[in-house]
Amino acid sequence: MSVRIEPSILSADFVNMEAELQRIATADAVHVDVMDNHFVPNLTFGPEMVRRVQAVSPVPLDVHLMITDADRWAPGYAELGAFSVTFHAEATDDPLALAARLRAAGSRAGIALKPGTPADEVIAHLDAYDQVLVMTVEPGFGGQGFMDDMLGKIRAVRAAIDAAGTGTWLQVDGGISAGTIARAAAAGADTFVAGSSVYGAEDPAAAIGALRAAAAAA
Ligand SMILES: O=C(CO)[C@H](O)[C@H](O)COP(=O)(O)O
Repeated sequence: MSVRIEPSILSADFVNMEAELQRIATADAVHVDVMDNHFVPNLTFGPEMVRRVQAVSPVPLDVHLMITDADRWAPGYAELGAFSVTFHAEATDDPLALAARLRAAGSRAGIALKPGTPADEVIAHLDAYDQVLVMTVEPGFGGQGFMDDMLGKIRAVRAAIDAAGTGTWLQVDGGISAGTIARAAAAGADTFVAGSSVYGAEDPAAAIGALRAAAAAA
């Protein structure tokens, strides 16, 4: 199984973002955390910042929308060139329609599940999504501990993807480090968001390499 490592810029220095992006140039993508202080109790940035990140990033953008009004905002991130746009299942009444709009706008369509949200609805429509994000922390903040009780959900989504044959990527986000990534990979995740364990490292490229090796060996 291919392994993708996607550092989260939530843990980067926002004032030196261009240099921070260059530090993770060996990653597969950069995970871009958009937060609105409504869906989550934290606030980051919006489309203009993401447009600038898109302009200078050495790697593709994986935009994660932690916002309430996904139907209004998500397609705009696809239109500005993001490789992937992920909205939360809890933030739209019509996830299938929104995913179709993202694909039509030129990006991969992702759907995210908070820890308390079951995977059943997503599993029933896997062909609509290019990526399923199983949150392994409550969204909102970096530096939290990996929730081992999400491993069952990861296994269930992996089994469904394999049975459906859709090739949907299975992403995890929250608490991913050299000490936890093997458990997530063994459960079936193939795409790993890591914030504090990459940007908190002295050498982010080495941290990315270590995560990649640990996931591949799992
Ligand atoms: O979506 C997020 C928080 O909601 C972040 O991407 C995530 O927490 C990454 O940070 P860390 O790897 O430090 O847990």
